Amino acid sequence: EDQSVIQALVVFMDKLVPGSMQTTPNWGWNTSSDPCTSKWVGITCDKDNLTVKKIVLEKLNLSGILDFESVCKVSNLLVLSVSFNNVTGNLQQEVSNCKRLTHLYLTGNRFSGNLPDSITDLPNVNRVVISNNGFTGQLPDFTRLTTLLTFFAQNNQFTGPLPRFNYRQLDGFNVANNDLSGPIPDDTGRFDASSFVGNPQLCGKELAVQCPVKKKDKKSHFRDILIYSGYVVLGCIILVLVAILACKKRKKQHEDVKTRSPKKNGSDSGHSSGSKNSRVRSEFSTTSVESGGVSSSMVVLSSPVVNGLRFEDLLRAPAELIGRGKHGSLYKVKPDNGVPVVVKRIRDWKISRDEFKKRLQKIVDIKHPNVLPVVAYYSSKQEKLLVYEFQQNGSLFRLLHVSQNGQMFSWGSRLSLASSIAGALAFMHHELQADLIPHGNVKSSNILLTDNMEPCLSEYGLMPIDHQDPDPNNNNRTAATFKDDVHAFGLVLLELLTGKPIQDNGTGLANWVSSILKEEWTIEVFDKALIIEGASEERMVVLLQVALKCINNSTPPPMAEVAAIISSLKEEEERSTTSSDP
Ligand SMILES: Nc1ncnc2c1ncn2[C@@H]1O[C@H](COP(=O)(O)OP(=O)(O)OP(=O)(O)O)[C@@H](O)[C@H]1O
Repeated sequence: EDQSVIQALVVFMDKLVPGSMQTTPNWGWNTSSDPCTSKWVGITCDKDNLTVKKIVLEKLNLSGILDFESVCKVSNLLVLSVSFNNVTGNLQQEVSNCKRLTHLYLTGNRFSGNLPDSITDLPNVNRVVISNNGFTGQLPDFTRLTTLLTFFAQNNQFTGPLPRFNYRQLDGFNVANNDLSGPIPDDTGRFDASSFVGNPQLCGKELAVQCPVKKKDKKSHFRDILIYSGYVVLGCIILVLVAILACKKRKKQHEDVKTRSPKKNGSDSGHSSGSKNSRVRSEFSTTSVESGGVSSSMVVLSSPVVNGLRFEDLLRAPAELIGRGKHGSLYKVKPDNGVPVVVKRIRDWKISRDEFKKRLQKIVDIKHPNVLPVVAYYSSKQEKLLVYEFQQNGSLFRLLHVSQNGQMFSWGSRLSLASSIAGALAFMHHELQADLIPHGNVKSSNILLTDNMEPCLSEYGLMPIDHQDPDPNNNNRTAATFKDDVHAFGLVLLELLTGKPIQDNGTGLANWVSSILKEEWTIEVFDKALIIEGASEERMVVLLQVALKCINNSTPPPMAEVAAIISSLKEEEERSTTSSDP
């Protein structure tokens, strides 16, 4: 690199790590070495002309300010990330000096103040991720950024109207949990409520909140009355339902004395069912299996995670809604004396309680290291609850499309993830073939990352039964769903390879991939990060072929076959990287 650039980089780092550079000498970042040849921490250079192109300084406890004036002297800078630090101060207007910047990741810091208008002068920017900071003020007009693909600004304190974006071309957008107001100007309807929630004064169809009509005429007044009375009626219906539910529960509890729960498990017998019964009767019947007692609608399995967890603990603990998918809502719950868990609440699943229990018991009896275990479940006629351990590292979807870490998600790790999940799915299919229980909802947000960043498949077997065909033993329907798993896994592979999210059931992405392959621009299909990293094109093409087989074929290969191909591909990859190591 040029000496003036080196000097600017050292100034940039000095401001980012006030006064502590001396204590981290192995980072490089000094004027007597070169960022590319001496491999400064966080720097990636262009292999050909040895200039800095990426600066990624994440989770390093950096607590200074981000000096754009200095860092933008790096004229070839494409990626800048200081995510998950404690960086403070404003986003300086000099950000627009980074003319070639494509990726700006500032999530999880303590930035404050307004976004400068100059941010809309970045002619090449694709991804702007400024979520989880303390930004305030109004958002500038982003329609000028014609190259923008992702904008994540959730969990800040932005105010004022939500400006226009080129929604049609965005593949990710989130401004949830700010203080924005007025109508949502997205007429494409591409983003759902989760992109906008938490802005009490925002309105639009996505949030199912009608925007107020400016001039109050008689008609709108009448409509208001209608809406409010609608709410009142809805409220009454809910109250009546809750009352009916409570009555039924009470009745059931008396009856249930005869029934026993299906799973025995010897640990923790600290609760006496007799004394507990009276306490819980008013809500749901909650005696856990460990108590060996009376009835059990809540079955708590033997997991150290939920040792002694009771349904009451779940009800009492603060719950945060973290998702509302097509199959139900998901809450993060932190019981007083336990680890955080997530509770999946599925409503109106047309499955009998016995059938549900039988199904769950089958699923939980099969253990695989890459399948997230159910730690407890509950079943009533109206709703079914499933409890899983909360995974703080989030999902594959988040890794690829939301967090800036997608950049750092190497080909080796992607292949290894694909192999583990394919193996897990093949194993589950094999074990549950006779019971006709496929996963039913394979997708990247149901692939979670454990504390060791091991992938695990969540929500196995929770697909509600088809309303038109509520017979769980209908071979055709369920057989088709095993195939659906393979199809859906193919889409996950496409996501891993292209770095692009799935929309519209994946047809969009699949068509895009096919159109590029038809033109024989194969390499264009792959995630740029993989190309930059120098991933083996040959092996990427093999994985792409596997993906296409899973997706296109009306008779897709069984999961076992898919898993075997990917596993040998992974071994080949591992052999090639170890043999090329010095
Ligand atoms: N055990 C868990 N720990 C941490 N995050 C989780 C866990 N389970 C799910 N999530 C994340 O919470 C979010 C919401 O999950 P949810 O299952 O409601 O949504 P979904 O997968 O998009 O929808 P659905 O599964 O209903 O089709 C997703 O981003 C998912 O990755």
